[in-house]
Amino acid sequence: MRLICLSHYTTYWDQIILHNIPEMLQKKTYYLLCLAMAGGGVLCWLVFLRYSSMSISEGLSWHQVHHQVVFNQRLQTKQAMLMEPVRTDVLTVTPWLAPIVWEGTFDPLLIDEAFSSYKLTIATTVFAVGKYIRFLHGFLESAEKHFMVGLNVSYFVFTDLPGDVPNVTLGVGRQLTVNKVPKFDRWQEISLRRMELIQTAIEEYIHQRAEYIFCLDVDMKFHGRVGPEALGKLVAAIHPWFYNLPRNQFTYERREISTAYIPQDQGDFYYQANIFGGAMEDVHRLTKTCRENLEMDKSVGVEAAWQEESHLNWYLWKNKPTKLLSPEYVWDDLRGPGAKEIKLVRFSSVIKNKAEVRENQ
Ligand SMILES: CC(=O)N[C@H]1[C@@H](OP(=O)(O)OP(=O)(O)OC[C@H]2O[C@@H](n3ccc(=O)[nH]c3=O)[C@H](O)[C@@H]2O)O[C@H](CO)[C@H](O)[C@@H]1O
Ligand SMILES: [Mn+2]
Repeated sequence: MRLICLSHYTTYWDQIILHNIPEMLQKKTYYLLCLAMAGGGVLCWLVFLRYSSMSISEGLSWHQVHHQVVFNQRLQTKQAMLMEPVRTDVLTVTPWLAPIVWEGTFDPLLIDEAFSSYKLTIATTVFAVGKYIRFLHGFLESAEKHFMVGLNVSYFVFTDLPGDVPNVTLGVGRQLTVNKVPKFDRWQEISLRRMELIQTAIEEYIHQRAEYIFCLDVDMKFHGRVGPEALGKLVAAIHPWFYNLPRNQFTYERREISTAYIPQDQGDFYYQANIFGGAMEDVHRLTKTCRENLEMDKSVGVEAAWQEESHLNWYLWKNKPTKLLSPEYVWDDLRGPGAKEIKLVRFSSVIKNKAEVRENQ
């Protein structure tokens, strides 16, 4: 019975197979084709994933940024002693293990040597709108002496007065581009619109021309070295007036209605907006987010306490910077010298008559 059944069964399948051989062959080819297409799809997806880390949603591809530095054997360096910290008077690393750059924490020769093998270009944006054009000469002249010396620097000057941009002799590998921007009525607007203008400038042309970008205030002067030790993926500087205060005294935006809101018991440091930077992609994300949040606030009639600085602080609270610059990198001439932890003032705000230089103060 079982045999009969089996033979019946076999015959049944034989019939099916014999009758459908051409159709089955077609099906086989079809399945093979599907398999090949699926494989191709997976391959394309893997290639996409590999390269999407170097591009942003708009489809722009950035230069790859070098984070690894190669040291030349020739350089004789002092041994770093693990039990002999170079600075014991200040914090040199954050709780998320980002270094805080202070005089004495790095060897400038070693850093210069490490970066000299790369042909890095640092884009530098600076706004000089209205009466602030008067600060540009001192800014550029001092930058030529102290800022990223030995690297390529591309200054992008944003101004409503292109004809008044001073003629400053630039060193080898350094260049300046003037970008005309409108003059907004209020000084707050001029200051906060920088986020939007930097974002679009990165997308349109800056991203092709540099690996790193720094965004600086113009009412500033360099007095000491600001070199490649300041480079990192996301870099911000600690405000010179707030570094020894508890966070509930930081002038973060405290109204919940603003997108820049930070509660009293939150936050890491108070960063000053006069200098921030990093890898092109990271700074692009920062400016884009701050711009969107500034616009969201505007749509509900809110302006954060310290305009773009409040939004910058919110962003850096949510997205921790990978390197912090000590207040040496953003000092204020109004504070004068004398703080014993500041061994070298590198970059500082010049004293200005706000009522005179600002629009609609
Ligand atoms: C100590 C202090 O008070 N700091 C705040 C103040 O910084 P600052 O006093 O440093 O702001 P600022 O007057 O220098 O303005 C920021 C930058 O915007 C540009 N600019 C501004 C106005 C103008 O008419 N033309 C022009 O070009 C210029 O590049 C300037 O350096 O104001 C900023 C406004 O966001 C932040 O809130 C800072 O925390
Ligand atoms: Mn300023």
